[in-house]
Amino acid sequence: MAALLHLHPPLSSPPPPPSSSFLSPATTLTHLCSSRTKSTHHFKTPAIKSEPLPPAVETFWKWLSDEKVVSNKSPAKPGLVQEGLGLVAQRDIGRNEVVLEVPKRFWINPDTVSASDIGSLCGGLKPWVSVALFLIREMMRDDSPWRFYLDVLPECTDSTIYWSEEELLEIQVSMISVPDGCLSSLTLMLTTGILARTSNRVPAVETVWYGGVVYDGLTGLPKILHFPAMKFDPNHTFAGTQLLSTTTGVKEYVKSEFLKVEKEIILPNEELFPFPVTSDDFLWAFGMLRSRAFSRLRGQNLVLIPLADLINHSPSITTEDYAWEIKGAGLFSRDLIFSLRSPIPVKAGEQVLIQYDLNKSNGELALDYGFIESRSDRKGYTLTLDISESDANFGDKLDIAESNGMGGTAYFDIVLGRPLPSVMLPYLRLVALGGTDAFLLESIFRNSIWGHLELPVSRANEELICQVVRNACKSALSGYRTTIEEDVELMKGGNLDPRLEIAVGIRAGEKEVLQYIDGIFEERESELDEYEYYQERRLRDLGLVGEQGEIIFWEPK
Ligand SMILES: C[S@@+](CC[C@H](N)C(=O)[O-])C[C@H]1O[C@@H](n2cnc3c(N)ncnc32)[C@H](O)[C@@H]1O
Repeated sequence: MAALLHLHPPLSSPPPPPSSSFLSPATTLTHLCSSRTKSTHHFKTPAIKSEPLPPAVETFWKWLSDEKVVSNKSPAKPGLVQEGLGLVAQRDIGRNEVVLEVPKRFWINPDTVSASDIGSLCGGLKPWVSVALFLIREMMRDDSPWRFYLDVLPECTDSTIYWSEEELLEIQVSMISVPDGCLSSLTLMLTTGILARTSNRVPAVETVWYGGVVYDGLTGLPKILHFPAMKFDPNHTFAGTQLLSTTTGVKEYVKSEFLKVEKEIILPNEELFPFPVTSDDFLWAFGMLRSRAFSRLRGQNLVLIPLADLINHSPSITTEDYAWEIKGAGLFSRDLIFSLRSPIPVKAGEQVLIQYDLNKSNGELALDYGFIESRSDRKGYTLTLDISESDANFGDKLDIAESNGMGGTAYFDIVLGRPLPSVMLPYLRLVALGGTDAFLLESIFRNSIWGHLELPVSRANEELICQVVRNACKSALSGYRTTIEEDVELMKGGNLDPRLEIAVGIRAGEKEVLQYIDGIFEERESELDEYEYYQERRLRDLGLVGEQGEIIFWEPK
């Protein structure tokens, strides 16, 4: 069960001393969060626990009843479930029946922040940063109007951003000594101009931060990081699962946002922030938003909806339809309400569940919510391809990539059992283009080059991409400390701590996808003699290839 946050004093207590923070320092936070164990495991039919509700949840429900948001006729009520808190049906609920409705005045979004005491300070902030700051401040205020809601927020989830260093070790693959400052895929890059990066291995020349963030244009929240983002030791390089890279990158990102906000807003406005705010507080708020905020609703890009955010996820609900919407409160009201429906029929006493997002990979689920699924289409791996700046044709290749909507670096999300992304092979061929094929880079081909790259260019080019990708997969696979079989054995044994279960599932899934990618390129490699390449296509187009594929030479009469 999710531990509820009880570290702040109850409403009636005197204000906390100025030195206290509502979240304990990192060590305590880590300790409290990592010691959590669940009595049962994910993927089983969610169990409803018969224990009485914690007082904070009862108070929260009473508050909502007093405010007429819910009543004893409400179809669902908070309950203790395997996933922490959840919504439990009070009576049979039909498919698409409304489970709850929450009026706008109970939402927490950037508008709520603008209308608050800190509104004038938060104007220029990213939406998530302003809401995070608001949450932290309300948490620390003794007289917050949001107290009853804040009291039911968990202290953490099983998201990897909350894992201790020790727990993260389970998704750290291995630490490899780097003999010459170069690893095989890098060496290949240097010799071939291709970098197929499958892990966060870089030449161990100096300590570098290597990472990046892709922002969601709407919410300002960072999307999953595809970059390796780790601190590299000059003598060693850490190979990690992609989830580890992403987690490290996200935590770094949150910390850097915190440092900015601390300098520009928190410290200069002591009267509004008369208590220390730590980067752990900020990470907590970030994790809450990431796991609970609804986005892409009518005009609402980032919004916390108390009560509705108690809804848990079910892997077996696969409907694409959104279970929630924002609508007008009624014919004579200009108010808006958030309305949540049950996507499937639910019996009284069962938990109401929804599908969070069918498109997220297990890595994203683990990062955002702290759980994974066993379905194979949740297993993914992001292959990063770069056009090397040291490539003699870098400028031309970049130009071609950019005119086809790509860049000098491209990320390909590969899903187990699914075909490769359609632009991956053309991009690989472009990156590998060289030698006698380089004429295709000339400007007269600029308008037609992408079409040519969609089909095999030459045997040498095709062979090179197979070698590079297979090499990169093998090198990534060799870094994992356990085999898939060992991971499967561990999972079969059952009774794993939820975080270990996530770690084992993630590393096994990544390896499966790496083997899958390797298999695809192994097959391509075996078919190299069967492909038709650019020159043959060209001859055929000119009518110079006979029916049997033989080349028809012009013979003078
Ligand atoms: C929107 S909140 C739902 C309410 C939450 N259970 C609570 O106690 O506050 C999302 C979080 O619930 C938990 N959760 C939801 N669905 C889950 C599932 N199928 N398996 C495990 N945990 C789940 C995860 O901790 C996730 O980050």
